[in-house]
Amino acid sequence: MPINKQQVRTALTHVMHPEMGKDLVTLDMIEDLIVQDSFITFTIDLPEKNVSLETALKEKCEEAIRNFVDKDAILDINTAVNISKFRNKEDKGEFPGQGHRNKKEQERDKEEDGELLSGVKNIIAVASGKGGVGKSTVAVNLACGLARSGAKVGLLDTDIYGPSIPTMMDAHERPNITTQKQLVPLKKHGIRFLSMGLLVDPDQAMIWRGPMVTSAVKQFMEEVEWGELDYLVLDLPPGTGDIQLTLVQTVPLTGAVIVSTPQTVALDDARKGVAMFKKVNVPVLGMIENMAYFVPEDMPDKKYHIFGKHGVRKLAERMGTNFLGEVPLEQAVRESGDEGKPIVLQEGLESKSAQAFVEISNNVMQQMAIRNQQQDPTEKIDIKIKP
Ligand SMILES: Nc1ncnc2c1ncn2[C@@H]1O[C@H](COP(=O)(O)OP(=O)(O)OP(=O)(O)O)[C@@H](O)[C@H]1O
Repeated sequence: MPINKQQVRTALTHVMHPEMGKDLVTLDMIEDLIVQDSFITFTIDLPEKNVSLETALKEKCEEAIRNFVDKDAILDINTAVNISKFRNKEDKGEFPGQGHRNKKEQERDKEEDGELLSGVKNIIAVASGKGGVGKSTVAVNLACGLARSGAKVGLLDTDIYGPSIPTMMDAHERPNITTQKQLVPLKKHGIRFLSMGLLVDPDQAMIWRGPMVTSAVKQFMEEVEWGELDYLVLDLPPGTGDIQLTLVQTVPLTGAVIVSTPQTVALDDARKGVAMFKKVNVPVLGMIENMAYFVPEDMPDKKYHIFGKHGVRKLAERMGTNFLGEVPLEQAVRESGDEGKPIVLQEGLESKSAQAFVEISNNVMQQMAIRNQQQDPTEKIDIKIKP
């Protein structure tokens, strides 16, 4: 007798979600079910990347189909992350909260810190040891890349001495202030963002001392209406000095990514960046190699490793850190930055760098999910700031 969809659905009601105590059909996690003769394909929708859960659910689905439908069925079981589908369910309490800052922790934060980041699930710092390696370019493209996948994303430019995000986002207007005296982030390219550069004259900021910077950043976290966010990306000032050290302890960071070019002097500083985060117990999600190679437009077969070959990849291996991807040196990256149109939003993703940023965003999501499964939330330290 030919197999029908109802048989498959009934079989899948035997597969329980390990945390929810309900089956995958009741939880509305099965999509795109196609049955043709003995071939069965479907997708298990998940609210976030979770490699071990995906593997376990696939195995259980296969077992259920072989037991209850046809032991010789040809199976093609896929998984997909569908953030928007589960957001409503999460809001209604039908699905567990995602991200390391679960509801209880978010409420605790709310009590302790007023509105400080109470709706933000994951906070990622983008750091570089050395200046000018493309940290802000990566921060903008990572934020927009995460948003591309359906996540709610915020971007905060804390690089007070050289804020470049307003240019890279092509937004320069002063943010509004609500009646509750909260700043309203600007909205562009599907993300909410704020930059010190929108509020503070960079010439003035140049003479700010460390505590003033930290105090300003703290204010940016506390007095901004960020709302509900899946990810808040922080573009840190370059370096690994006192300012950076204080900043990364003031905020309960979920994890950090380190950007470097493959050049020796940049790598030395990137190593210090990894060490800094380890020292304050912030998990390093991985390293990104920017300006990894150059391909001349008129000679697409040639590849020049201008700053050295695979330096960041090798350093990540040596330091036992993940390698999240490499971005080529491309004119289009520079141009899109200057025009305020992040390359990751390029239609058709023709350029290698746009593809690289999509891959990097996916890798960051994956590492974040692994980190949230394996480790407790990062503790923030209450630093007394004397301006
Ligand atoms: N992969 C790339 N290909 C081409 N140009 C790039 C690439 N990455 C960054 N750039 C360009 O290099 C310059 C410096 O980049 P960016 O401002 O992102 O660096 P940064 O590390 O944030 O600098 P700072 O230390 O000043 O904060 C910018 O003009 C940017 O457009």
